[in-house]
Amino acid sequence: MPTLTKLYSMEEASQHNTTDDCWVVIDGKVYDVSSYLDEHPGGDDVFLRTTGKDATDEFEDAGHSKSARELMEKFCIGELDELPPAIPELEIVSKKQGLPQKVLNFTKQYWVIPVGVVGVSAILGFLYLKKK
Ligand code: HEM
Repeated sequence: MPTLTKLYSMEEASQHNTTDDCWVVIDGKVYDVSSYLDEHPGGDDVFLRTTGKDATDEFEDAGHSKSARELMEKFCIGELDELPPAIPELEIVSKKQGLPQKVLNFTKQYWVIPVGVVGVSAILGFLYLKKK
């Protein structure tokens, strides 16, 4: 039968950061240690210092015994809801947009060349006829 694990965000866990209400996150699991603060052999300040972040390193550095690891399961209230890494937004650029602006401008004004040629020819023709 599947077990229902409650998921908490780090943001939510970080809001429990007082001596009356204290949560710690160790190795992806969330522990409500509020009732254990006074009894913890390592003191309550170590818990308060690690709220709102992953305390795995600090927990491991203290070299906790097997019995301490068994005891901590009593305080486990759920797991950390780890968000998937953000997928960078894809920028959709059409080939046309990728072309240099100069080329784009030129293609927009392609009519200038034939009109220019016709205009110059007309002027030259007019001058030629006038000379005659
Ligand atoms: C639910 C979580 C925790 C439980 C149940 C727990 C329990 C214990 C226990 C039973 C001891 C006595 C030594 C042993 O048996 O290993 C201990 C010592 C200690 N703990 Fe924790 N602990 C927890 C989390 C933490 C965290 C998150 C830190 C650090 C941020 C920490 C820091 C220490 C330190 C520094 C000692 C050594 C105290 C000394 O020997 O002077 N503990 N802990």
